[in-house]
Amino acid sequence: MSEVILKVEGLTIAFRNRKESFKAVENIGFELKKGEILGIVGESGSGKTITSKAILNLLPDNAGVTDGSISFLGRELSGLSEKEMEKLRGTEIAMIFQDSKMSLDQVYTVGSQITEAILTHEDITRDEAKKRALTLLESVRIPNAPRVFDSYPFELSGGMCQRVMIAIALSCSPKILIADEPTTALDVTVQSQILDLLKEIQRATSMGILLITHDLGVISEVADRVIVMYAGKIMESSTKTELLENPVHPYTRGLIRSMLKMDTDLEVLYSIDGVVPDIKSMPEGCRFSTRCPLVMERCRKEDPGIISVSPGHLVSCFRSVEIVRGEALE
Ligand SMILES: Nc1ncnc2c1ncn2[C@@H]1O[C@H](COP(=O)(O)OP(=O)(O)OP(=O)(O)O)[C@@H](O)[C@H]1O
Repeated sequence: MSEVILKVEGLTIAFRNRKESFKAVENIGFELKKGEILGIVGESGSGKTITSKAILNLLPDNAGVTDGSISFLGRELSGLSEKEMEKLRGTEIAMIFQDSKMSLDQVYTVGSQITEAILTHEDITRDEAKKRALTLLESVRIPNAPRVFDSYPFELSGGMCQRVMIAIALSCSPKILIADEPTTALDVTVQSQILDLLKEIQRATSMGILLITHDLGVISEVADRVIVMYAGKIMESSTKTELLENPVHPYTRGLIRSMLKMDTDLEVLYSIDGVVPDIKSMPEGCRFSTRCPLVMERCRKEDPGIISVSPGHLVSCFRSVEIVRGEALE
């Protein structure tokens, strides 16, 4: 069994203002293993980004972890000082975001930014760091790496900038890479190339990748396991193959149906009725109950909790067993 590098248990994150506080994420738990890509998928507002920010201890000032734990290689992260956390972020846990072009400094060349990143965690000469920077650019499949080394970010395409960001992230040989919507801003062909690159990196290193996306298509291309989040809770989790072949939660089934219809170019696209509830007025029982085609009275009052429908396949739905047996019709 692969080693667990990140373990999140019972994590609850709340935003507060002067008068009240609202839970943006409630009681979620998952494990990221060495050498795997764990996808977190969900619509906007489901709590994906805030979860990754909690892992990195980068929550905004008006938010905080109110319950649960996050441990990295068995070490509880909440007990670390900001200095220790900063060190961890630079060396063990790296991240890339959607807006790579904005994340790079426009006034320095790509080469000098990667070289500086290397020099912050390695005690080597500048010349050695430059050589390593060039090798890193080559390792993220950048054609004509020496030319790109001397370029400024604004001279490069979005896809190239994302490759540069990945090179910077890899410069410290992290154990975890958090990739938040890494391909959302890119066109479809470039998206595929970046996903292939992430897969290649995962195979070549023992890094665990936490891939955050609203797009189940992205998950289907590269993830090993998947967590489906909705309105701050986990609705379903399993291996990718199991999730795509035997989805159980009505929300996951809706997401898959919308993805399939998009692939077949039908004029009438399927979409899940309604919108994600507002953080300030979450439904009392199951959070998906306001949009669920299989809702029962009980769903509106009680939280379904999580049940296992097969080994490693967890679902938060009162109707799981009926759905698995094919007895619940949508
Ligand atoms: N700074 C903030 N202040 C108050 N509420 C916030 C803040 N940032 C996020 N939220 C709320 O927290 C919830 C989770 O947001 P989060 O950004 O994690 O969602 P997400 O699934 O990553 O969606 P997106 O893809 O839109 O970023 C949302 O209801 C959002 O409105």
